[in-house]
Parts: sequence; structure tokens; C-alpha cells
Amino acid sequence: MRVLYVEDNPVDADLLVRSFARQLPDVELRLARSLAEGIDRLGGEGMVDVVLADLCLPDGSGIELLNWVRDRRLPVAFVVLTGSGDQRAAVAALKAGADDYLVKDGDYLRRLPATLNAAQVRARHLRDCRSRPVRVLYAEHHRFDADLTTRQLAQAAPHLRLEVVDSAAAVLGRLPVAGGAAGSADVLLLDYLLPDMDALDLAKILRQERGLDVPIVMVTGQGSEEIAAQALRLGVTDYLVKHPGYLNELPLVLDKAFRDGELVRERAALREAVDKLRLHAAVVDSTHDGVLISDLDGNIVSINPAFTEVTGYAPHEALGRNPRFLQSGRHDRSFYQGMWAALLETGYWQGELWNRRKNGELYPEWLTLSAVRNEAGAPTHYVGVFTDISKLRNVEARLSHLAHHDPLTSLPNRLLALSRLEHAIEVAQRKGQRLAVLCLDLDRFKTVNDSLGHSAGDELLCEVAARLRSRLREEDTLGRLGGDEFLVLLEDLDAPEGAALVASDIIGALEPSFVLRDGAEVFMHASIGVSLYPDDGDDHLALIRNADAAMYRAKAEGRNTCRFYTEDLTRLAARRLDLETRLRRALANGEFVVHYQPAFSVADGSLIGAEALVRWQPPGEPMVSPGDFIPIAEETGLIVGLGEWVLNTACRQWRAWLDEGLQPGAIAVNLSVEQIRRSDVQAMLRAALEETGLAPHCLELEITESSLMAQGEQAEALLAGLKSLGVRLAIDDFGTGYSSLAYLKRFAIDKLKIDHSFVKDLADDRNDLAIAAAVVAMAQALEMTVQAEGVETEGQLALLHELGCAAFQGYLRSPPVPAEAFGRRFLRGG
Ligand SMILES: Nc1nc2c(ncn2[C@@H]2O[C@@H]3COP(=O)(O)O[C@H]4[C@@H](O)[C@H](n5cnc6c(=O)[nH]c(N)nc65)O[C@@H]4COP(=O)(O)O[C@H]3[C@H]2O)c(=O)[nH]1
Repeated sequence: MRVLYVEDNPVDADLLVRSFARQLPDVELRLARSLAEGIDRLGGEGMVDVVLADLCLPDGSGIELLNWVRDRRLPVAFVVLTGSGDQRAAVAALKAGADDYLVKDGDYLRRLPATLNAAQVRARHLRDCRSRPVRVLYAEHHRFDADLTTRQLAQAAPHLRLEVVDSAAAVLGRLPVAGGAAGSADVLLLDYLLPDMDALDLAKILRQERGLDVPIVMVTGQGSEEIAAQALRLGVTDYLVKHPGYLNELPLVLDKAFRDGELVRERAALREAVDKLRLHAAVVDSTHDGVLISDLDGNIVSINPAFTEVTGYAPHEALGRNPRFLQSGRHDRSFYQGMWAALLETGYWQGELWNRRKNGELYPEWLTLSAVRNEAGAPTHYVGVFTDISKLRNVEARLSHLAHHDPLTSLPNRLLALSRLEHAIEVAQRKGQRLAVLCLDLDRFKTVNDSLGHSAGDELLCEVAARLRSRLREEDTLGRLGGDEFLVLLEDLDAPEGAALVASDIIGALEPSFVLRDGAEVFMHASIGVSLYPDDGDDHLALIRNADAAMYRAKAEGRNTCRFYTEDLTRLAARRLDLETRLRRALANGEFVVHYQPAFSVADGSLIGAEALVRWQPPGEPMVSPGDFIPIAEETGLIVGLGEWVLNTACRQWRAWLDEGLQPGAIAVNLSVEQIRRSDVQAMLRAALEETGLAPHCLELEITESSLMAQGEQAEALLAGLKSLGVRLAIDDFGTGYSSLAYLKRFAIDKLKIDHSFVKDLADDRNDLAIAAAVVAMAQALEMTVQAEGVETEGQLALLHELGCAAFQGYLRSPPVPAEAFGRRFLRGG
């Protein structure tokens, strides 16, 4: 530091020089003994940093030197030395632009270094401030004063840019109408006496009405304490009396007012920032996300309550520690290295991470790490924000389980079973292994389900699943494909026989009866189809399709058995598909015809009626038997339209013959279980009878035993509904199903048709004869008619006669024939 010390008193000068040498050896001190010498030195010897001047000099005052310095705007700090008790001189010096003063008391030499330093800082600050222009809106009515002030300020403080107006109205016109800063002016300088309004009123409008916070400095010609007090009360920033030399003080006052204004604004901004900080802190405290802040060494400096909630660690257990203590051990070093590398390089990392709670539990969290940077862009802290996603993961796991498992049996569903199969094929292909796909379908499950109710059906499926599982190895997959269909996947199979063994083991496992919760005992068997990889297909769809085809073969060949896939099974399946397409077309093209098989009285051989049997006659091809297409029509639902067509055709035919005066008896039409299940049969019948005008008692409906049982609880209501139309009801294929006569007693059945499988061996099989005899006897007791089907020989007819069977149909008298042949042969006696 370079100091110019202006002092005429040699004792004081000597003391100070020695004190400087002791306290501030680095200071370069120059001495001047008078005002003139001081000016000389400042002008000639180059710059100093601080001028320290005594107020009383032999050729003038320190203030004059100060004015000389300020007039030249020399970049130096100025400190005045005053005698003790000369406060007024000190204040005058400050007003004239001194940066500080020091009273020569007993202790002042000790305080001198600090004062010089502080003055230097203040001077630098003032210079900084003055390097920025300050816009001053100056309201002065007197031209002379305005010019003088403008000149003076241009000279002493050119950073103060004055705009002069001569009225309060002009001030109001230049300032915004409402709120905050004053826009085009940084400071207002108002003369008290303005022609249109005094400065107090003007200040009132600006502060109270417009809410402007621009600093206001007021000047008056004469000092009045009352005006000053009022001005300050109204929010005027400073007040100055126009005493001689006041223009020297004005730059300082304006600078100070400007800085005060800035301070006010800074304080407001600070308040806003503090409010914001408080808000942010409240957000951090109340968020459900855990937050931790660490220093650059990774030591935790702050956590929020959610951190404690998630991890279990209270602030005193976490602060000061490295977050490493939360590590789960699930991630290797390279994971954390990657995380830090990203954080250091980009200031950001985000990802899923497993951590450990205080209670030892591991949990997944979604973590976002960010570097906090200071104004210079250098990182100062790291912030980690994390969400405990363990609940989310649990829900996801549950959803995924639901999406991939059958809710009833908890077995893998079709989706998962197929994806496991796909994966197993990949493995088998890689390792050159063989695998087997077993498609398993429960035989007649639908009948049990329908007759015992769905909850019993569900229970049965669970029991079956458990038995199947118990027969498989841990690594084998058992899935439920839907309904009563299961899939077994056997991997790493040595030979096809292995699959056959498992299949027969499964069949054996289902052998013992199932006893359900309500005590019902049910026998449940399965048909199994097997396909092998790579023998029968090399993708999952082909393997499933082929196992399915084999399963159908098992069903067709007596059920409760297992069949392997062969090529001709595929052909069979393809034929089925082809048949289905053609069947749809046939219905649209009217390729069906109805044949009628007559029924006769056993007693006298007279015609009692006929059974309508549908035939499919594709153009240019042999006729297709219903045994080949009815099951497919049932599976696809085509039976609804087809059955309705047969019913209408038969009724119309009967009505026509009756109208001709012929006696065709009753016409029996078959009603399939799928028709009952998929459509409103009662409405269909009512419409057919109405449309054709056939009397209901001429119509007989044949329902198979199993169709009836499939209706379960609803069977009784269904039959009562049909009966209410006035039609007759017959049970077809009697003896082949589950039901008993006692059960049928509850229904209003008119006729039982003994299935031709019993009739066939009537002469040779004593059992069949006994069954037929029992059926006839009980039917008679229940007042039902009995009609035998498939009578081919006179011997069979004679036996039926003996048993008391009332009616029969069969090739013995006639196969089903077209309507025209029927009319000719049986009605018109042709
Ligand atoms: N072996 C032998 N068979 C005889 C004799 N007499 C008649 N049959 C045959 O026995 C079947 C009797 O019909 P189903 O038991 O109702 O059995 C019928 C019935 O369940 C079904 N079906 C036929 N037409 C219709 C129909 O319009 N609607 C429904 N839902 N099913 C039908 O197709 C099954 C087979 O019909 P079809 O092939 O016409 O076979 C008929 C008939 O041609 C005989 O003396 N010996």
C-alpha cells in the first residue's frame, strides 16, 4: 500500500512514521508538510493508494486537499485526521467525500492500519459504483439551480446522468403508473418547491398511490425539521438543505440513496430467495421420496424425513457417513464405478439400485443423482433423490403372475406354457436333446361341470392339477391351456417311451375317484396326445397342434388313453378344418336335405310317425353322413342355424301332408345340446310352429340323455318350458349316458328311445336283454312310451314285442328316406 501522509506537526508525523514502520513494514509512506506540498506530491510523484491528511494545515485545510483530489477524480482513498472533539469537522469531511476519518486520541495509531484498509475497500467500492451510470430524474423549477447542479455533477460525478424536468407533472408523466421500480430513473431528485405541487405531495403519490420504490432525495431552500421529518415519514430516502457547498455533498447523497435503493431491492430479492428456500425445504421435508445431500467426499450432510422412513436410519445415524453403509451387496464394483463415472463426467446418474434397510431388508429404489454446482459451475455437493419401488415391484410381480398363471389352479397359463415351450425348444436344439409335449383333455368334464355346478367343476380341476403335478418332476412344466385342457412339457427326454411312461402314470393318477367337498364322488379320466421334438415338429405351434391332433385321436379311440402324433393325424385335422369351411358354405348354399325314417307300432306294424334326419349333399360329391359333420357343426355353433332349418323343413313337410289329408303321425326332430346352450330353443320352436301352422302335439323333440344332464339345474325348467308349448318330449340314445330313470321321473318325458347298441345284441347278450326289459318295465311304470332304435331283424322285433316295447324304427322296415319316397311308400301306399 502506498500512503501519502499530509501533516504539519513534526511530533505527530514522527510518531506515525515509527508506528507504520512497526505495524505496517510493507507500506510505502510519503510525507508532505503542507497542503501545497501534498498537492505537489499527488501531482508529481505518481499515484498513491491512500491519502491520510490532517484537517488543519498551515496553508489550508485537509478538506481543500480532499476537494482537489475529488475534483480530479483521482482513484485514491482519503482519510482525514481530526483533533478529538471535532466531530463536526469529521462529518463535514465525510460529506465532502472522505472515505473515513480518524480522531487523534491516545489510541489512534493502533487503529490506523484497520482504518486505512477499510477506507481503501470503501473507496474501491465507491469507484465500482461510480463506474456504472446512475440515472437521476431531477425536478427543479429554478433554471439557475438546475444548471448549476447539472454542471457541478457533470464535473464531480459524471456517472450521475441527470434528466431535468421543471414540474411534478413531468415527473409523474415519466414514471410508471404502478408497482416496483421506476423504469427510466434510478433516483429521483426533487426540489421541495415545485410550481404545481410540493415535493411532499409528489412523494406521497409516488409511494402510496403508485407503490414505486425508487429512491427519492429531496432538496429544500430552507431547512425545516418538520418538513424533513414528514418527508422521511412519507418514504423519502434522504433530505438535503441547500446550504452553501451542498452541491459538494449531493453526489454522495445521490450515490447513497441509489445504493440504499439497491439494498432495498437486494433485501427484497433476498427475502424472496429465503421464502423460496423455505418452500423448497418444506417440499424436501414433506416429499415421499428420500433425499440425501453429500459433500464432494461423499459424506452425508443432510437427509429428509422420507430418507429415514425408507431406510430406517435416523439423522444422527446417517449424517457424516458415506452412503456406502446402505449397500445391499447385490451390485458389483463395476456397477458403482459406472455410476460414479457418469456422475463425475455428466453430473447426473439415474437408475435402479438395490439397497439395504436398517432392519436388514433389501429393497429396490429408483435413484437420481445430481451434482450441485456453484455460480462458477464447480460441483459443491451431490444430491440423491430416491423412490422406494419395492411396492411397485411387488405389484408388478403380482400382475405378471396373474398375466402368466391360471388364477384357479395357479398353474402357468397358455401364454407362459407356450413361452416355456419356446425356450425349451431352443435349449433342446442347442443341446441336441429331445422333448415331449403332452396335451391332456379331461373326458366328459363338461358333463360333470354342468351337472354338479361350476364350483364343483373348479374344485375338480384343482384336484386334477394337484394329482398331475404330483406325478411330474420339478423341472417338468405343467400348464393349464384353458377349460379342461392341460399341457405337460417334458424336457431332456431320453426316448419317446419316457413320454409314454409319464402319460400312463398320469392316466393312472386320475384312476381313483375324486371326492368333492360336498361329498359327491366323481370319476375323471383323461385323453392324452403326445408330440415330440424334433420328430414331430420344430416349433412350438407345430408341436402343440400335433399333440392336440393326437389327443383327438385318443378321444376318438375310446378315451382314457394316450396316443402319439403321426402324419395321418395331421391329415385328419386338416380334413376337419376343411369340413368346417365347407359346412359354412353348404348352409349358405342350401346343400342340406332332410330324410325321414318311419317309426311303427310293434303291436300291429302301423305307421306312428317318423324321425327327421339331416343329410348333406355337396354338389357332385357323395352324400355326407351326419355322424361326420354334426359334431363339427356343434363345435362351431353352426348347429343353431342348421337345426332351425331342419325343424322348419320337417314341420312344413308335415303340415303339407296333413293338409293333403294324409296321416303321417308325429314328426321327431333332434335337438342338440349346443342348440340348447347357444340359442333360445323355446322361441325357435314357437316361431316354427306358428310359421308352419303345425299342431304342437304332432311334433316330438328328441333330446339325448347327456344333453339333458348338461343343463344341470336348468334341465327341469327347460323341459317344462318346451312342454308348455304342447310338444312331446323323447329321450334319445337312452342307456348310454349317466342318468337314471328315477331322475327322469321328475321331468315330463313322453318317450324313451332305447339306443340301437342295446337293440343290436338283444338276441345274443343277456345283459342287453335285461337292460332293455328293465327300461321297458320302468318306463311303463312311469307312463312313458318306449321306442327301440336300429331294429334290423325280425328276431329283434319279436323280442321287443315280448318285452312290451311299443314302437320301433330301423332298417328292418326302412332306412331314412327322402320326403318324396316317404310320402309315396308310407302315406300314399305306393
Ligand atoms: N345301424 C343302424 N342304424 C340305423 C338304423 N335305423 C336308423 N339308423 C341310424 O340311426 C341314427 C338315428 O339317429 P340318432 O340316434 O338320432 O342319431 C343321429 C342324430 O344324433 C344326429 N342327427 C341327424 N340328423 C340330425 C339333426 O337334424 N339334428 C341333430 N341335432 N342331430 C341330427 O346324427 C346321428 C346320426 O344320424 P344318422 O347317420 O342319420 O343315423 C341315424 C339313422 O340313419 C338301423 O336299423 N341300423
